Amino acid sequence: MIEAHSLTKRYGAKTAVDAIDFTVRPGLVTGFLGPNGAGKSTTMRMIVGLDRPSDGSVTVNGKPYAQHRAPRHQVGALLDARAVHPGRSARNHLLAIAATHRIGKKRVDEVIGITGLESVARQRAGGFSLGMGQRLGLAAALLGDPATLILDEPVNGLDPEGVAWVRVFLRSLAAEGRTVFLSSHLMSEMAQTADHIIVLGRGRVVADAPVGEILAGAGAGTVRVRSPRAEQLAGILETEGGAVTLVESDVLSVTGIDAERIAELAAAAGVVVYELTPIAGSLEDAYMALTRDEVEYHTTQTLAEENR
Ligand SMILES: Nc1ncnc2c1ncn2[C@@H]1O[C@H](COP(=O)(O)OP(=O)(O)OP(=O)(O)O)[C@@H](O)[C@H]1O
Repeated sequence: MIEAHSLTKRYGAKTAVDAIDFTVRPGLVTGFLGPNGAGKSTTMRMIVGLDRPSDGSVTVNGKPYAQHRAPRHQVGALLDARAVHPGRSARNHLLAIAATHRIGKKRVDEVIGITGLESVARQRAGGFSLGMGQRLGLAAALLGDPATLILDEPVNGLDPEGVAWVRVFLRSLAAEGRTVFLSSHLMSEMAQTADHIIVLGRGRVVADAPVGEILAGAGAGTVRVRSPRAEQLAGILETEGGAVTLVESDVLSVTGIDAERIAELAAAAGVVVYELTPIAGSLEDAYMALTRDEVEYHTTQTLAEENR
């Protein structure tokens, strides 16, 4: 369990994280999303005690990270998978971490097994592919058998097979009752991995809800209508207050009027309708809508600045 209360980080005049409150619960995969610069990494660094909050607090399993006597047994973090001595074998890398945290060799071999690294455990970590490096990072995070896992962009740069592996693996960790908190800027990836999503925009929480709820909100009210008299129907629907776009000569996209009402209006006017489909929005649409005003540098702004 991770709990943030009015958590704030300022760098000089810049407020990177702005008095945020959130709870990350056990037994679920919680996705932490936001555009570049939204404050995700800063928040994660504060959770694991690598950065001090300017204000407010964040606890893991009930206490600030630094106050745990054996933090590796509470929290496993994967913040930078490349933070590995390249000349060391994967097993020696894990043994070195284990030794400084009074974790036995048996556990090292266990996490090598759990993360599927057996065949490469004695090879130099410097020669690892990104996917193998990510597995090694996860193995290190799991050494202390922690109840809470914090992962910054764990699928960044992985091939589809690697992404699928991480996804299944994280879901299995949550199914064991652990708290799994991972950041990403890819909403589509989160839709398949996370149960719950927290979205940050410019240091503030702009959404905190189950994935299903965010999806439901995304395309709420958009209906695809196909009719041989699309233009006539468009006029009728607009008079009723709908926002109508003629997508093709016989297809309309309608918002503001639900499918049943569209059917009634078409029937009353004697207009034949071939198709009437409520469209569920994609998570990507929901994300774009949520963060539209929150991205740090809009392309248009950058262009305007360049033209100045
Ligand atoms: N050490 C620092 N000094 C000054 N500003 C910083 C520092 N670290 C982060 N920032 C600023 O704080 C804001 C949030 O950065 P952060 O890295 O937490 O965002 P993020 O959501 O993780 O983005 P990304 O997806 O790009 O990693 C950014 O504007 C960043 O420039």
